Amino acid sequence: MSPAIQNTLDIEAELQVKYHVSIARDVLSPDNPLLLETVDRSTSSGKQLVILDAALSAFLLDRVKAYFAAHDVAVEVIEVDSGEVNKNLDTCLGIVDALERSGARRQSNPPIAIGGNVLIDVAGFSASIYRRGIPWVRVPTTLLGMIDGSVSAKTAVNHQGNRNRLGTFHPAMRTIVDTGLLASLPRRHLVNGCGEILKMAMIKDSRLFSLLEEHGPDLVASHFRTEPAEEVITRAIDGMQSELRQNLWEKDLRRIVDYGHTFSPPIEMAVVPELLHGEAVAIDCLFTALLSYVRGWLSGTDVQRVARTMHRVGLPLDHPLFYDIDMLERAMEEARLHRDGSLNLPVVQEIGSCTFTQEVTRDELHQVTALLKAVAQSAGEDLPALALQH
Ligand SMILES: NC(=O)c1ccc[n+]([C@@H]2O[C@H](COP(=O)([O-])OP(=O)(O)OC[C@H]3O[C@@H](n4cnc5c(N)ncnc54)[C@H](O)[C@@H]3O)[C@@H](O)[C@H]2O)c1
Ligand SMILES: O=C(CO)[C@@H](O)[C@H](O)[C@H](O)[C@H](O)COP(=O)(O)O
Ligand SMILES: [Co+2]
Repeated sequence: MSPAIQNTLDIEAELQVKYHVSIARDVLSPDNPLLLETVDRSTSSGKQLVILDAALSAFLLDRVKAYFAAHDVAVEVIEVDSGEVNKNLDTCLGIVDALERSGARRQSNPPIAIGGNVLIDVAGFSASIYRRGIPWVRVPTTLLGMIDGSVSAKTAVNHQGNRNRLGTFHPAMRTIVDTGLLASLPRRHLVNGCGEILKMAMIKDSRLFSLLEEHGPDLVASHFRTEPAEEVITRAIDGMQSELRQNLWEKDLRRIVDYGHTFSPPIEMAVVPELLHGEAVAIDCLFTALLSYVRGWLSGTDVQRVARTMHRVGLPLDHPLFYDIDMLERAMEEARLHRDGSLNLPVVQEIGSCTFTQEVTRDELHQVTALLKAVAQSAGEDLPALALQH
């Protein structure tokens, strides 16, 4: 011990969490006890707070009120504007003020967030900083929120144009996934959720990829009411939870679920809300698949499968900023910083498995952007033979 130090106390504590994700039907039917189970009726605390995505007011406000009225639970519903442009500290502090008004307790009567994953991320962030963290419940209402955010421990808001720059690890104590809520979700957001399903399929589930490849358009058209919707959603959730549970606090920054999230974040934020998160992730997935092809790993046939699936589902195959080499290099530097100095770029070597690379040269970026142009122009259907030759 250096002479300057007189004494050192080592204090260590594990942050143990246990949270529950239920897949259920008709979560707002008074006969469904799941939401009611989160209400602690023993406390004399004030009203049950529901944080509702304002876009859902027309669809769900009366149903939420009727649910709690049927069980004699006094409820306060606050409607919060969501969408990426509202994923900020102001929205967070508005929710914090509502927590204060409703007398939110530190260990009981958790607030219930119902909405898209922007609302869920902001509500979770608010719950994590209010009184240094209170329990909360989430009911995601978008496909992306159901198959990705539902098992996540992460909350966040955007800050100064940086995606998720402020955030915490604070999972909801209970998540209820009710795919019936997708009935009112606009088509573009159903497609957007397929971007994160594509990510999961490419990195660790070749069957999930085949299901999306074969049934994706029909699943989107039916709002995921036709088969194999249940298998697709269950596999996507299971893939994400199996990755997260082994590294929930991200001590290891080599994370295959970062696939599709290296080039896309600054691009997504540079044009928000033009490009939705899942759309940006999907383009990044294709971009990185082309890098793998350039390196002789992924076959041209598999790249074509990815592009064709994206096109058929309705996902964009490119965006002008994915051709901006300087932007792409800046994105990699930001990712390297976010990952404590290592790029840790996940690269799919065959559909369903993934490794990491630590460097991408400017020349490779030029090769990939040239191929992306060819792939995007042919819409993934009949790629020019010269484009993909192995
Ligand atoms: N915490 C995590 O681990 C995690 C994981 C993935 C993505 N994210 C974040 O999720 C966000 C994207 O979430 P999103 O794709 O759900 O977008 P979103 O929250 O913006 O919702 C999409 C739009 O649809 C509306 N909407 C939501 N559900 C609806 C429904 N059932 N019917 C009709 N309209 C509905 C919303 O009001 C919004 O206008 C991004 O900010 C991304 O960073 C977080
Ligand atoms: O977008 C998210 C989480 O925000 C997930 O889809 C994604 O797979 C992973 O969590 C990535 O690690 C990106 O997360 P983030 O740290 O950039 O928010
Ligand atoms: Co994501």
